Amino acid sequence: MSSEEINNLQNSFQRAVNLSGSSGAVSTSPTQSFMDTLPRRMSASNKAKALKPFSTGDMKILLLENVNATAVSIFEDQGYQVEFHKSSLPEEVLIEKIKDVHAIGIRSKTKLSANILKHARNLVSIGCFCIGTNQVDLKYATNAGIAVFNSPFSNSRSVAELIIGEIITLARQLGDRSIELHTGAWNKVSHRCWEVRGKTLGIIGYGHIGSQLSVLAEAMGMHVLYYDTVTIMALGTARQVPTLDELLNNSDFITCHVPATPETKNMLSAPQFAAMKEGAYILNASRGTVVDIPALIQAFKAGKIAGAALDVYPSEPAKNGAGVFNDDLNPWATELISLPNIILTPHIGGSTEEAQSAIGVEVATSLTKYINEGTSVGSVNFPEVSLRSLDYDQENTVRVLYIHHNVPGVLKTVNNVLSNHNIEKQFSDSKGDIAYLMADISNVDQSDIKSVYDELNQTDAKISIRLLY
Ligand SMILES: NC(=O)C1=CN([C@@H]2O[C@H](COP(=O)(O)OP(=O)(O)OC[C@H]3O[C@@H](n4cnc5c(N)ncnc54)[C@H](O)[C@@H]3O)[C@@H](O)[C@H]2O)C=CC1
Ligand SMILES: O=C(O)CCC(=O)C(=O)O
Repeated sequence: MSSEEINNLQNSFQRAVNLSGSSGAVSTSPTQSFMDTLPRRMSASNKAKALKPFSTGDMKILLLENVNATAVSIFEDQGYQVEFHKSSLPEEVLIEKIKDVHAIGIRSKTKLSANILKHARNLVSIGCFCIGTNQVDLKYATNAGIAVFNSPFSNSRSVAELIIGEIITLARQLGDRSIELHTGAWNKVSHRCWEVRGKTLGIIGYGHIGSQLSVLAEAMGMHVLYYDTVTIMALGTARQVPTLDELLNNSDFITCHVPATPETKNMLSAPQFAAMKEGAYILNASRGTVVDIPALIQAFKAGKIAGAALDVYPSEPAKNGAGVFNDDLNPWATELISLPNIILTPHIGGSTEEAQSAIGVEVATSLTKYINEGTSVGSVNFPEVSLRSLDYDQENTVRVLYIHHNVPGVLKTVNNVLSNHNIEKQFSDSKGDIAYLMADISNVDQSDIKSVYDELNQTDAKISIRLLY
């Protein structure tokens, strides 16, 4: 592209800034002047037409927390501008950077609170390159018309395999033996070391991870009980129990695989430790809020608990480095690290090459499809809406993406605007307080595009609008 063409694009981008009315806000829809800079597409029947926002080259993607290279190359192949950081960013830096980006990719450390999101003027989408989405204020994002995507199961197997490794490590006190030998101490013991065959594994949360784990544990000869708030078909000979207490009373190993919610906060605390078998083992690779760690320390010291494996903590360091896991972060850190047969890992449950690469592809593809085509399939906070592709030879067709408050009468108002053209197809769905309408309208002259945008922009229920062509 020549420098003159780049200047034209930048100028049209700047003019798009002025489309939305609110200062500093940038539309991701085409302006008339920008449309004029575009070569018309070649007509070729039976090929899907690639839809684009006003200029892919202007799309800015901020990637934090060492999101996998597969994602970087998907975004770069689209021509987006990608800014990549290995770690999360301090809040003040993030606030500055989020002002201008159209999409942000994070993992579990970056907290996208309302306080941060309120500075985002152009953000259309958030990609959580992980399973959990509790680090994002989903309510705020939804009300601001920002679609959030995650990867619901690409790292599930990695977590399940970690837990299997840890069950044996705890049963054989492998962590302690290894630390001792690293310091030169030979300590050949069998006291309170066990086989896992024939022992009972209690799984709290029988979703993607819990059910994978169930299969692996049975293959090692373990009995599996699980507790879940919904009734789920048992795999193999696993058995669902009706109460958490029944699981706690009967399990040798207890592992948590539930999301962070108000209901799961301190789900394992003093009363639950009291209900466990003597010498039970606890594993938590879900979220740090689920296990009450001071209560776990007390139960361990009282001899009730024989060991624990923790991968997640109420507060986690923002980046890698020596000395960052300390009492300033969590007041019980020193006490916890002094205890034997306690395996502590730095939130690495999903950290395998296989998982990260698959997550990179999955989330980057969802974001790209949303940015380029408006497809919200897989979003955790939006109604899932998709339209089939346009044909390559559909010259004057525009795709309208209209995110709005879920109130009566909106479709009538919007279709009144669109009905000046031929509505080729449309799909609308709602989820809670918001709704999302996609429509392909044909016979749209380039001169009509701005007026369609302006008319939709004046509708009361509008949260945000994008036009793709
Ligand atoms: N340590 C790590 O690196 C990773 C941690 N995770 C965490 O693991 C959690 C679980 O992941 P998945 O298995 O993929 O989730 P999932 O959504 O497939 O399964 C969660 C299960 O927990 C159940 N559940 C929810 N609330 C419950 C409650 N109060 N009591 C009992 N059961 C309840 C649900 O019904 C569901 O069956 C994620 O939410 C995430 O926070 C996920 C991946 C990696
Ligand atoms: O790999 C990560 O950064 C986070 C993994 C995780 O906790 C998740 O997928 O929910």
